[in-house]
Amino acid sequence: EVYSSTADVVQLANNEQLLVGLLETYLDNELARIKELQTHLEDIKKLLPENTETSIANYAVNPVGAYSTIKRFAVTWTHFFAQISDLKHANNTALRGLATDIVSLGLSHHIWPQVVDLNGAVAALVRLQKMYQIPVKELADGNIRGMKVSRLGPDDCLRLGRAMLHSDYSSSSAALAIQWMEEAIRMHEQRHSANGEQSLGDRSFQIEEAYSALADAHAQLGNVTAAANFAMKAFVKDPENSSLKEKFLKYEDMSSGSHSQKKISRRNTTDSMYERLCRGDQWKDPKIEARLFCQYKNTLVPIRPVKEEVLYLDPRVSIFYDVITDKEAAILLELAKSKMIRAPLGDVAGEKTSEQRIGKLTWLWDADVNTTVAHLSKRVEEITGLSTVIRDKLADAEAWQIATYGIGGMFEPHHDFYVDEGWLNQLPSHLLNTGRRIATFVFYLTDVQLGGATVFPEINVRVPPVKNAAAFWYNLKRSGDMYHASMHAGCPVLYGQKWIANKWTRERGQIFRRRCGLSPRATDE
Ligand SMILES: O=C(O)CCC(=O)C(=O)O
Ligand SMILES: [Fe+2]
Repeated sequence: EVYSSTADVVQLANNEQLLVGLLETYLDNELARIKELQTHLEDIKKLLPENTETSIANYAVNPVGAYSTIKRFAVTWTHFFAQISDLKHANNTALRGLATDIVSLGLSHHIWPQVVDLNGAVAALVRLQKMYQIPVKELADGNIRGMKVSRLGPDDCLRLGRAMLHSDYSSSSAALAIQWMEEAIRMHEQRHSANGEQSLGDRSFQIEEAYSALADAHAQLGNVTAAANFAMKAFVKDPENSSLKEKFLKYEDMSSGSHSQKKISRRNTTDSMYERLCRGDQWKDPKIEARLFCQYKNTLVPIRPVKEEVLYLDPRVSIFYDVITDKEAAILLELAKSKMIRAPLGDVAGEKTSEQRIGKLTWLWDADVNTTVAHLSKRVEEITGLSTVIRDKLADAEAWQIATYGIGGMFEPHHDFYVDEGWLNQLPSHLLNTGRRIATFVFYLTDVQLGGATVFPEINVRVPPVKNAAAFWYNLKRSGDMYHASMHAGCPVLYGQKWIANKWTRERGQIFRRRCGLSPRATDE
């Protein structure tokens, strides 16, 4: 018993002083940790848009904002929560409460964005930059044609530079990659001189990696001397790293003459018609333009003509304006939204998802309890004169395909008729033996602020995605032959959300509606 010895009490009093010291250190550490978390949270808050519905929506449809959001979930928040979990023993119940609150946000219904999502978002920015020729500085500033979100950090620039370098082996991509890496280094140095602290999203940024990537980009351009220099800078920063050492030796060897400045690939990407059409800077042929026109087209309903702008004659490509109402479009979106799945390339079930088509889709049937769906099929019939009747067997048309695109989402040039005979045999039973897709009718359900046009590279036609308008074209000639020139694409969405509704009519059902002409070359009107 302590009370029986004063010496013990003296000892105890001494220990108490030590105890205070220990606890002070412990709490100081704990507070420092919490303070650090608080700083990180403030850093994250600085990146976020204002907490209003409009600001948030504008942020998320800006591709830089969309990328940053995905990055924060895939990287930043993950680090953040890892640090919180370190406090577990300090405050178990509060932490459990936090976990419950997070789950109740509904985040668990969405799958937490992962590395694949982050890579997809990086690839989207690379695609958009190349397609729409956006300067590195603007993209780094989060500036899409004047619409701005918070700027990117050094780690983002490095990711973009690397992805750009590996996107193809062209010199133009290598040159852009160099600009990204230089931007990354510049930002890193600026931040370092400012406060020396790294934000959570830039934790993994190592300057030697930027130098190393810069070396590869210069090598790709054939500048082996520059490549060797940057490889050396990387190696000096991290002398223990054997792969950096190897890279340095390799480039040095190449530059020291034994390989006599061997040029590595100098292939340049061709600025294709597809890309020019998407950008809207294609050259127009006055001879063709002169024959195009606008008209009120008569429909099957006598007093209801529609505004048609004819964009090409053979194959006939048109846009019809104001052929669906805001309300009808909203109904389609409402019915479709909860059922969207990642788009396969074709429509054969179980087919792999595709990098040629970045988006989601679902089908809406005329039998839907909401009569708008069937009503809109009738509308297509009214405008085009083609039958849209769906039956269990030998249907004249397919169900509505509602489709939307992801960040920088597109559908690369393709034909809607099935090229491959094999596909025709794999169709669902109502479409078996109904022939190919004779024509395509596409409602634009939303306004896309930038990008997202439907383009026809073979015939130099661009259909702007105007809300409540519809594009219409034939995929087959009157003779039944395929129109190669009906090849088309959905351009990458640069800013905004693109939702469309596709109605494909099939060859067999239209035999009395679109007769074959007097000559195999007969065209449409
Ligand atoms: O999104 C577009 O503009 C075109 C879509 C398309 O071609 C398709 O879904 O087959
Ligand atoms: Fe298509």
